[in-house]
Amino acid sequence: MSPARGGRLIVVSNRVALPRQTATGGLASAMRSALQERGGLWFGWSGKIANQTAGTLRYQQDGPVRYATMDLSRSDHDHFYDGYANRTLWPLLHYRPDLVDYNRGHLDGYLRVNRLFAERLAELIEPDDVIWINDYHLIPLAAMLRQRHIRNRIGFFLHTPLPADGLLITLPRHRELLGTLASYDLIGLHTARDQRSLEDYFVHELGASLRRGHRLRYGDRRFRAGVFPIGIDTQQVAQDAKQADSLEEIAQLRASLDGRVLIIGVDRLDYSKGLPQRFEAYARLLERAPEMHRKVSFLQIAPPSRGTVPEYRQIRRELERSAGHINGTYAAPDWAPIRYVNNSFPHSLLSGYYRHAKVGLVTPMRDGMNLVAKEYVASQDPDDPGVLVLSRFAGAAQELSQALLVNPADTEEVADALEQALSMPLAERRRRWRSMMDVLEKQDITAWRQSFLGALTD
Ligand SMILES: O=P(O)(O)OC[C@H]1O[C@H](O[C@H]2O[C@H](CO)[C@@H](O)[C@H](O)[C@H]2O)[C@H](O)[C@@H](O)[C@@H]1O
Ligand SMILES: O=c1ccn([C@@H]2O[C@H](COP(=O)(O)OP(=O)(O)O)[C@@H](O)[C@H]2O)c(=O)[nH]1
Repeated sequence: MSPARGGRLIVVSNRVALPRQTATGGLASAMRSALQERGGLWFGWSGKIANQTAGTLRYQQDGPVRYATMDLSRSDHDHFYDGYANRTLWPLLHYRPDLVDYNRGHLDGYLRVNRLFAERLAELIEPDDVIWINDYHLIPLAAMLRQRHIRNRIGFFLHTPLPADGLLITLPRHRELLGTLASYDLIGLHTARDQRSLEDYFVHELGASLRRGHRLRYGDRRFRAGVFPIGIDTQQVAQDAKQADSLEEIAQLRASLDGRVLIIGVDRLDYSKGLPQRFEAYARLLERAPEMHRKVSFLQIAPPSRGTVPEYRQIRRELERSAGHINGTYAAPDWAPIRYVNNSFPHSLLSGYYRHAKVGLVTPMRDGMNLVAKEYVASQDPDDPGVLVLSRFAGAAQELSQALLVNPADTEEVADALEQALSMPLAERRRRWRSMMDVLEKQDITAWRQSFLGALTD
């Protein structure tokens, strides 16, 4: 269905993948694919820090996508993005109340930036536009737009998990914040569990009523919660992976492996991704299977993320120690068991790396979806596919049931899965891969965009 019945699509997110930028982060990768096909306006933070938050919009055009972005001052960035979004909401949404750092200054900064977004956005909105707001950085934005008399259809998609109401109520002043979700017409979530959490919270904590079809009524607002698992551009990733074979970097990787089997992990350097536990599981494999020594190599790509937040600096230090310890314990003059790389790579190259890896190791402690798991599968050679080892606590596990599903906290179980993956017969690999690829072909990024916008404009 055409979203705006003739109107424009306006996508709003804190993180915007500007033209010619590597989008390390699922939201930016996915929205870029969704918008490039459909066209529209993408509104958000420029990724730049300025002397002050002037609220001036900078416009750029890339094919059918027009970008409108603004800089933030250091103080706004620190309170809004580092502070409330990434030190309060992110740990809460990823089931880490122990890491939640709540402070009034952060909340004030968060509300200030949301108000500024609302002011600037309201000036751009035309009556037929459909507005699609993304993620926990911008929860109160629709309520602020409604205060400015914006009556358009407004949808919200939460890219992270949503924990149960028992955890949500630990957030100070949770009603004031989460209650504003009722200002949207549609709230999209990755999984049925997240949808249940939202409904339980509204019903049990806010006294909303729930009707058939996941329709909620709260005060004078009526809205709906829907499950829309995000996909990838499956055909494009498969094609990129095949073509990557001719890239110099892939030839270099292959030469460096010298016949060894590659295990790959690709994650932003985030405590939610379960990297220390993953390293430990790999070390456990080396400890109990000496016959694997010199035969495997684990490449962990982990571009630094949110590096000014203390918890992220801490995890970085921890992983450096752990990688050093594993190599120190098991390496030989001609073999390093782990290659730990703190750089980001473009999609076209990553897909080649995925294709060359016999095992994709994706073991977050919690993850909204995890697009890397999907990209790994889509990059495989159909004749000789690798095996995906996947955390049960990634949204992707709901669709990719033919992966080897593990509890990432159980390092023995992850080591078992690695052994199973490394020795899996070709027929079983092909069967599992085909079944996962069927899902990815059907529920790709286009299907995601169409189903969300279809439900929003219905
Ligand atoms: O913008 P950053 O602070 O650099 O962080 C990157 C993004 O991380 C999160 O991504 C989520 O969205 C993915 C796509 O739906 C999903 O697969 C993944 O599980 C999520 O973690 C965050 O939610 C985004 O807002 C960030 O842009
Ligand atoms: O060096 C890198 C590392 C990651 N990514 C991309 O960043 C996204 C990560 O998304 P995911 O949903 O797995 O996790 P998030 O980072 O959003 O939590 C995927 O599309 C990756 O291909 C990338 O382009 N280059």
